Amino acid sequence: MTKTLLLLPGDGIGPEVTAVARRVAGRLIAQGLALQVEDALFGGAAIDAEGAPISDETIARAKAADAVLMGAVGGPAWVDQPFDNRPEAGLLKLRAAMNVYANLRPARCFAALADASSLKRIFVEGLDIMFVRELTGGVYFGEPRGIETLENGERRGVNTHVYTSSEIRRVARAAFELARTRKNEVVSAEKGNVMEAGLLWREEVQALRDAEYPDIKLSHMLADNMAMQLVKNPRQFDLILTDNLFGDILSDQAAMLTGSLGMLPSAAIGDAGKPGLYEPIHGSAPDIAGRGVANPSAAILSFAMALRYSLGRADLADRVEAAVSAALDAGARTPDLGGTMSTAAMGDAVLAKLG
Ligand SMILES: NC(=O)c1ccc[n+]([C@@H]2O[C@H](COP(=O)([O-])OP(=O)(O)OC[C@H]3O[C@@H](n4cnc5c(N)ncnc54)[C@H](O)[C@@H]3O)[C@@H](O)[C@H]2O)c1
Ligand SMILES: CC(C)[C@H](C(=O)O)[C@@H](O)C(=O)O
Ligand SMILES: [Mg+2]
Repeated sequence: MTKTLLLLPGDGIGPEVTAVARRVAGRLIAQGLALQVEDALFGGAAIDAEGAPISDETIARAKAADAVLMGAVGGPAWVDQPFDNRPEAGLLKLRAAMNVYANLRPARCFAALADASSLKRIFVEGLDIMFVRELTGGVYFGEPRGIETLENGERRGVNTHVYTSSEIRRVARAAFELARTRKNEVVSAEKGNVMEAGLLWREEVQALRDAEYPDIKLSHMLADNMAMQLVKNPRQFDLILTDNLFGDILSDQAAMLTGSLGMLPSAAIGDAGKPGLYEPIHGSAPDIAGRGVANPSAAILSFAMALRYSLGRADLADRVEAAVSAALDAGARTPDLGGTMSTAAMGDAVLAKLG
């Protein structure tokens, strides 16, 4: 049966990099993949056209699709929007509506880029870390939130870092299941030394491991130490489980161990049988948008993750990942990787290897 991929190009470099992912999908469709690609406006583009970063109709279409692939949202044009109507608020709304609580962010250093890493002193050859980032809870969503003016005229910005045991356990379960397909190891990061929600995180993750995953080697690390350890010796990690905010920051940091932020894809998944949300971990990159130089690899690899986790075609995911790897081996490089190729030329190089 034909499956549906809803494409949300978004803003800035989002449409540029998803155009390449769309070409990769088109090639596989031409070769027999039963997939229909549909489009919808999202982020600033939707604010400009419809007045809101995501419409109810687009949310309904996302929930009805087999997978959603987005580019990126946000940019200077929309920073004066009310906070709840910004492109980024639309993304949080979509993640919550799709209930995609487990965000898989693989930081893999392709062999050809081991020398191109921005941190050449660090041993990154063969680096292959999977982040499992909680995506629909924590300080991004906790109540109360907002900016208020106090009686004395002071303004106060409030966000609440909150997790329930069930929110922690469902993402920890996703991490332990994934660990069983990798090295049976999980390092969980929080700041339980200063935050009760972090302490609960540690206790619940440990309790689930003890009760149901005794085969998994689990250790805990304070998130600030992990930031340091990731730079000191990143290859000590195989699978990192962490919360929404720490996962956002640590995965951007790990991206640079692979050579570029433009290399890292992600998959946000929820309960079995529900559609996943796939997106590069980078943003709309206003500093390079419109120049046709963004690295499309993260978008292409995000499509590969959609093939693997939502579209039931791990075989094609392997092929797409191998094509990216082979293009890099052949010297294909956008400027962020030290080369001169355009976004489209990098896409051509990957398509040439895809066959
Ligand atoms: N998932 C998303 O939609 C998402 C993610 C992160 C940031 N954002 C939004 O994007 C906007 C810009 O944020 P930012 O500048 O802090 O982060 P960013 O990720 O957009 O860019 C950070 C730096 O990385 C570079 N970069 C990012 N992706 C690249 C690629 N594919 N190829 C080459 N270089 C790339 C950029 O040029 C920039 O120098 C903000 O509005 C932010 O909220 C959106
Ligand atoms: C744009 C923003 C809401 C988003 C996040 O913080 O989750 C982004 O930084 C990401 O990494 O996907
Ligand atoms: Mg981020």
